[in-house]
Amino acid sequence: MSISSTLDFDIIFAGGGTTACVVAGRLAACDPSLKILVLEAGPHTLNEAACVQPYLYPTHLAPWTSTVSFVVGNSSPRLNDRAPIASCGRCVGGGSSVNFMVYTRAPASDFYDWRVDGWESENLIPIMKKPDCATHGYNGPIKVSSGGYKLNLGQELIDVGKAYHKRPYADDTDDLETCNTYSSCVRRYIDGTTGRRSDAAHHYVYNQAHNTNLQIWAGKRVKRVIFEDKRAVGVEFTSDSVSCPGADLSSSTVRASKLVVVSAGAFGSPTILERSGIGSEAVLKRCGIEQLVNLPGVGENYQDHQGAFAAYNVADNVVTMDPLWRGEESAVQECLAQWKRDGRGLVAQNGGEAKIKWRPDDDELSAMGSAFQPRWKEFFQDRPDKNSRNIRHVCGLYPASVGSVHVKLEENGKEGIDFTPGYLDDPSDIVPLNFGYKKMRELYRRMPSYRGEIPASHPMDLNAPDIIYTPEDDAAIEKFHLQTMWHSLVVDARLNVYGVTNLKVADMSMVPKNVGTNTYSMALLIGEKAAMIIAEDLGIDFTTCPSWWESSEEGN
Ligand SMILES: Cc1cc2nc3c(=O)[nH]c(=O)nc-3n(C[C@H](O)[C@H](O)[C@H](O)COP(=O)(O)OP(=O)(O)OC[C@H]3O[C@@H](n4cnc5c(N)ncnc54)[C@H](O)[C@@H]3O)c2cc1C
Repeated sequence: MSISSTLDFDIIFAGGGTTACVVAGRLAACDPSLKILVLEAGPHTLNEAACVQPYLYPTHLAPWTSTVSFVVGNSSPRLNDRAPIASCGRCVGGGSSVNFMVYTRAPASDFYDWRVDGWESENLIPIMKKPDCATHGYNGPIKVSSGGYKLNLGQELIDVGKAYHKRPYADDTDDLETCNTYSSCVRRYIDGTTGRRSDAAHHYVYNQAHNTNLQIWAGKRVKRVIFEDKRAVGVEFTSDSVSCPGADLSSSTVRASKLVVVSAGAFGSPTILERSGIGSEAVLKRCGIEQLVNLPGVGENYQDHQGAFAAYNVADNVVTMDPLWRGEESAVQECLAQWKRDGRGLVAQNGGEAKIKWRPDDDELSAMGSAFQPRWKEFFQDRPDKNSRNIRHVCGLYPASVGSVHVKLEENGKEGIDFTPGYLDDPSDIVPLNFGYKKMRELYRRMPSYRGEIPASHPMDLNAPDIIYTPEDDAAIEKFHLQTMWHSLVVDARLNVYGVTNLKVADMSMVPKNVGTNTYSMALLIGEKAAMIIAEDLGIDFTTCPSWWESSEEGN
């Protein structure tokens, strides 16, 4: 199909989330004459309170949200026939504009496990430092700090962790090596001066509003990439029916002379590729899509982080985020006034204070039983930087189970998503989650401020016996507590989609294997690496890229 549109760009991004903002912003700064278009299905986020005031992050998960998509998975007998729901950002800035601002980084061995040339940890460490403006970085656009207020509950968890769980404390567990130690959450994606969220939208693209060659069109949903022969030359898009209710939903096209970058996240990217005719024969045939390239890996290998929370009450005198999250007017007004004054206080907080990337010791390993031993030996034992789960909430970071994301035709003829999360399909995945859930409860109930999972409970003596679980308890834990932790081979090492030209994928959907970290740091890394690769391909001088964020007032 040839494109009739007169609108021409050099590069078009299909999706305007975290990675897209990083790549588009970096390239625009290096070569302001590049005509770049970012098409994002969700709304703009410029200076939106919910996206810049850190404490408001839970509002994005409300059922009426317009900034997050909830993707309903196929039900599974492993989950008691529940249909799990995965959420993902759906706005300019994507996940970076709605996430919980937790800062963690993957262990070095994760990158070796990928076995992709140029993506080994020693190649990536300098790139990891580019976005950050913190002890882990040089002087980049993303500001990282401990946030505006220190809650004491974190120290209680660390103290109990050291005494009861017998793990040491370390200042920095995000150095790509340190594991199995408690630490404070001294880094968050929160600007320590302004108290604002450090998202990719404000820090990479909104603060380059002076460059009219960098355009961001919100409320635009990309249907497919358009090819001439097998060269990507543009995209077809419509208005997004959620972002633009009542809008004309007819299709428009735009042309890209140099490159199309699919950057629509774990759910958006595989489905755009499939709608464009790139994917497995079976899936495309089912949906009546003409095949351009037979690429069976599209939409396969979906991996997620799985977790469980255990909520507990605390003593009345303990400062928590609850008054703000309950919307208590006087508390909100008081905290907002402080935040506007000096960027500090609870508004500049996310409530997460302490963590451990936990590896089981011999006793714990043997208590976990035989089901987990093969997985431990094969994957964890010889990689001392890998943790089998995180505790703040319990989070299994390297599940063996994998799922898939494909397009499908609904009974009414409309297009839908065939999402098979695969959670717990491999029985070894439940073992560390179950064990970690119990350990988390033991830790919490030994904290001095703990007031029980029910109000009548009281703080526990450090030497109190552990809770005894029956097989029925275990079954209940497996079936009711698991949920996604918001974190998905189709491209070569330079992010080119196999079988076509001028088309790259840059976002978390291209990660070949799961990573032991909250994934914003990975999306930033992929964005910076992708920008370098594209600059090289296009002959753009990347070495003299200006620090645009230092001179910009807008959107910082
Ligand atoms: C609720 C939540 C909490 C999280 N908490 C943390 C945390 O505390 N710390 C951390 O490190 N990580 C966290 N993450 C994960 C992290 O934010 C994401 O992994 C990361 O942002 C993903 O980046 P991405 O570029 O791959 O995709 P995204 O940022 O999701 O961007 C994809 C974008 O593409 C758009 N899109 C999709 N389809 C189309 C289409 N057809 N046309 C146009 N646009 C389209 C979407 O609307 C979206 O904006 C969280 C994620 C969520 C959802």
